Amino acid sequence: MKKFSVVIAGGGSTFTPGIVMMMLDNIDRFPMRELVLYDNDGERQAVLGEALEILLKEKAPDLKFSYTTDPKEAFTDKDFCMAHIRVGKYEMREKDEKIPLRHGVIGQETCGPGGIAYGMRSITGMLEIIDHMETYSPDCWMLNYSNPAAIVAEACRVLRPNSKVLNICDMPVGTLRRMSQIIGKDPQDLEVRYFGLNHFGWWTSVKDKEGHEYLDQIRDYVAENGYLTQVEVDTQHMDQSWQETHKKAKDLLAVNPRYLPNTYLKYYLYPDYEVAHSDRNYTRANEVMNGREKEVFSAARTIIETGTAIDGGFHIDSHASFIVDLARAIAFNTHERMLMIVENNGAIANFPDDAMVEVPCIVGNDGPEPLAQGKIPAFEQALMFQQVTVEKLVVEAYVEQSYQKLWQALTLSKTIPSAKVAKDILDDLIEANKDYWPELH
Ligand SMILES: NC(=O)c1ccc[n+]([C@@H]2O[C@H](COP(=O)([O-])OP(=O)(O)OC[C@H]3O[C@@H](n4cnc5c(N)ncnc54)[C@H](O)[C@@H]3O)[C@@H](O)[C@H]2O)c1
Ligand SMILES: O=P(O)(O)OC[C@H]1O[C@H](O[C@H]2[C@H](O)[C@@H](O)[C@@H](O)O[C@@H]2CO)[C@H](O)[C@@H](O)[C@@H]1O
Ligand SMILES: [Mn+2]
Repeated sequence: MKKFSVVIAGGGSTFTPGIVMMMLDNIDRFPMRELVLYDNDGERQAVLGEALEILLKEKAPDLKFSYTTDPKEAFTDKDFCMAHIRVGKYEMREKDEKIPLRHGVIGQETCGPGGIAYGMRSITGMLEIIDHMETYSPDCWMLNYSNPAAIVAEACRVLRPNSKVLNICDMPVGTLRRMSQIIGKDPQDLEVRYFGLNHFGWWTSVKDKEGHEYLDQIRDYVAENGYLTQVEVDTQHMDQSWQETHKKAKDLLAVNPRYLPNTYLKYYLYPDYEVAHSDRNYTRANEVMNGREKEVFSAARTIIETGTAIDGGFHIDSHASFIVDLARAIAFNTHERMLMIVENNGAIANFPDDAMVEVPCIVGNDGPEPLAQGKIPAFEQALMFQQVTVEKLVVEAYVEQSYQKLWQALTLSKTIPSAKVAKDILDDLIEANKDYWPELH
């Protein structure tokens, strides 16, 4: 079987060790001849790089491994780029989440004003790594995980329409694991129908391979418990804030019992509740800086000090194995069925063709082919149209350096009560992002 050469863009990511270990665990299904980490923060990346060098010498001595900040070194002779960059890192995520809360608006990583601010930063970073990839390995495919995926996907559609970039999200993958717990099935045995935008969608069917429909059974459970399961299936979501999010799904179902909701809809349908239950001095960014980020880098430093990764505290992110499924689908034309963020082009019959939607796709060596999801009801259609217009306005604002369009994007968001509040938040975000956003006029 062919051996692949992979670059991870955002090598200093808290997810890098877990994803590398997951890829080692799948080495038989997806053999690698080379793995390179690439980051624009060499100091941050070197901590994980040095630790992973020790781990790979112990677990995969034949795999050629390196880490670099040099794009030519990183992207030359590569088959796949797995991208998970965070432009501005956690310092900026904290501002994304705290600035809106100062104005009584939700503070969130990818939703509302925080997501818009993050999107304006991410577009520049994404264009950078896409252009590096195409300069040094024109046939390489980018499996992009970098957020905010909805805005990043729209920016790719507008600014890099012919690039081989696949935008993915693991929220539906995680929630399907919860659903499989609820009905006592293996997630691999379930096939879903789903429509929405990234972090803004609904399941319309959950069937097993025999065609048995579980939507009603899951809905009955979620109406009582949300997506909280007896056994926690997600090591990343042990924190109370995530537990609350999974529990809130019951209130999302209450307002729209037709379909099963993506948990992120809570920020749009219950923004007042979210603000009232947020600590404006300690947000999710703080939880991660004091949790996952500290744990991952502390484990890396221990591995470096002891010289061994055996029992070294890096944990496999087996949840992320769908990334390997996607790479295999491209490499081996497997026609894997998975949710992807793709140009609509009729997949949702009564929604704009040029909207970036999250729907089930069949993935082969030419990329994803969306499966038709039919017409969607007016309630979901109207919510999605408002949100997708926000996302499109953000990309237009970025391209045109337009203060007016970014103000309109914020004003249109369901998370912001008025144009006045939108403008106050915008002016604060411009100041906070002066090292990252294009200058607005
Ligand atoms: N799609 C999904 O469902 C999903 C799931 C989990 C995480 N994520 C995303 O994965 C990304 C990484 O998350 P994290 O918490 O590990 O972030 P992190 O801050 O720990 O790591 C991000 C890395 O990206 C690097 N980086 C920033 N800009 C860069 C650029 N222009 N070129 C190269 N490297 C750059 C940073 O230096 C940092 O080392 C984030 O965007 C996060 O939102 C997405
Ligand atoms: O608050 P964070 O940084 O812990 O998580 C934010 C991300 O949350 C989702 O990804 C989850 C995923 O849903 C879960 O199953 C598991 O794999 O952990 C991931 C990270 O928590 C969401 O899809 C991402 O877009 C967010 O960035
Ligand atoms: Mn996501």
